[in-house]
Amino acid sequence: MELLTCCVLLALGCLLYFVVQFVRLMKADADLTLLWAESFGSSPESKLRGSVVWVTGASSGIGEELCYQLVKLGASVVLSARREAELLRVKKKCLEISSLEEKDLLVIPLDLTDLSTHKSATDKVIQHFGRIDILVNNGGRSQRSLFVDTDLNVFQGLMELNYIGTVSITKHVLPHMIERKKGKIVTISSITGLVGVPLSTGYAASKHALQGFFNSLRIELGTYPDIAVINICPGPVQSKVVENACTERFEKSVEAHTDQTYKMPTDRCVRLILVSAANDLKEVWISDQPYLIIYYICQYAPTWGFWILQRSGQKRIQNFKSGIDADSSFAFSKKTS
Ligand SMILES: NC(=O)c1ccc[n+]([C@@H]2O[C@H](COP(=O)([O-])OP(=O)(O)OC[C@H]3O[C@@H](n4cnc5c(N)ncnc54)[C@H](O)[C@@H]3O)[C@@H](O)[C@H]2O)c1
Repeated sequence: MELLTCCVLLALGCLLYFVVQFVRLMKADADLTLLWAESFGSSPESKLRGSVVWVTGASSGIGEELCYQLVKLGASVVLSARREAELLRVKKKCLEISSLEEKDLLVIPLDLTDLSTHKSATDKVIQHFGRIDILVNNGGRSQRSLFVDTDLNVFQGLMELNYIGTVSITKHVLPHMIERKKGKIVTISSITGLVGVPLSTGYAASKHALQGFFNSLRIELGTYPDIAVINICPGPVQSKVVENACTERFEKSVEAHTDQTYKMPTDRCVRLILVSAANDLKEVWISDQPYLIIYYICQYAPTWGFWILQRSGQKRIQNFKSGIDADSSFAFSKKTS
């Protein structure tokens, strides 16, 4: 009888343990290496203070928030995107919220698709600061359109912006890091760089290209242990990415402002990006549930994972056609912004 009671108690204990772990997993908003680094690794405060960081796509969303968190850490920031007025707005706020001075912030308007300007932009940064410690390849654009409806130039445009533009900036900055034998190249890829997503065939292809490029480059740079190549794969995050996404034509953006509040708050995503940079993590997944768990399933049991994506993908297309944000019906709860 006593043995039976022990067995029952042990079974209940195990069940409770698995329930607790499952609930914790369902609350996780990043992969296990990143969560480990956040709890036990180096903090951005200790590692990034005083760094010179070049952020592309600094005029809104994740890039804008990156600038704010970086200046609060005491990093000098180079702000790049196409619209100078927006960059000056972000710079002004950076000065207001930090103890940095005018000389610590450099605005360099830059179009990622205008490859001929990338060398002179890089030279200007090095001339001003004498070095680039971290390049954050963040600038980019998404897509909301079905393949069958979409012009071929959308696929070209997304490749030129998200992939070639990023490779070009990296090509100019990397020799400088190699000369110093140190640096970090942080690229904001996407979970869409790991798995497919309907309505984003061209975007997913450009992010998959980035993954392949940087995963190969990292190995090529194996003889430079202090040059880190860090791929960041976020799931849905609050930003202007949907508003700015191209449609069936490259020039036409979605424009309509749909509710984004159910997505991961921008500041949480950016904090996790900075933890990844501080700890030289090679690839990180940053996403709320249920996306994160689906990506784990895709890694370990791809056929099951793609079956789930196939079913959820149809809902995504229906949402899009009825005018709400494509991902909205998968959210577990509303987030604060
Ligand atoms: N928000 C998300 O859900 C999400 C998820 C995964 C990955 N991402 C990636 O994060 C990065 C930042 O996007 P976001 O979500 O902040 O969106 P966003 O639209 O708010 O910001 C995009 C930034 O890129 C800039 N940009 C666009 N075209 C450019 C060009 N030709 N030259 C230079 N800059 C250009 C924009 O001006 C803006 O500053 C993108 O690479 C995006 O693909 C976003």
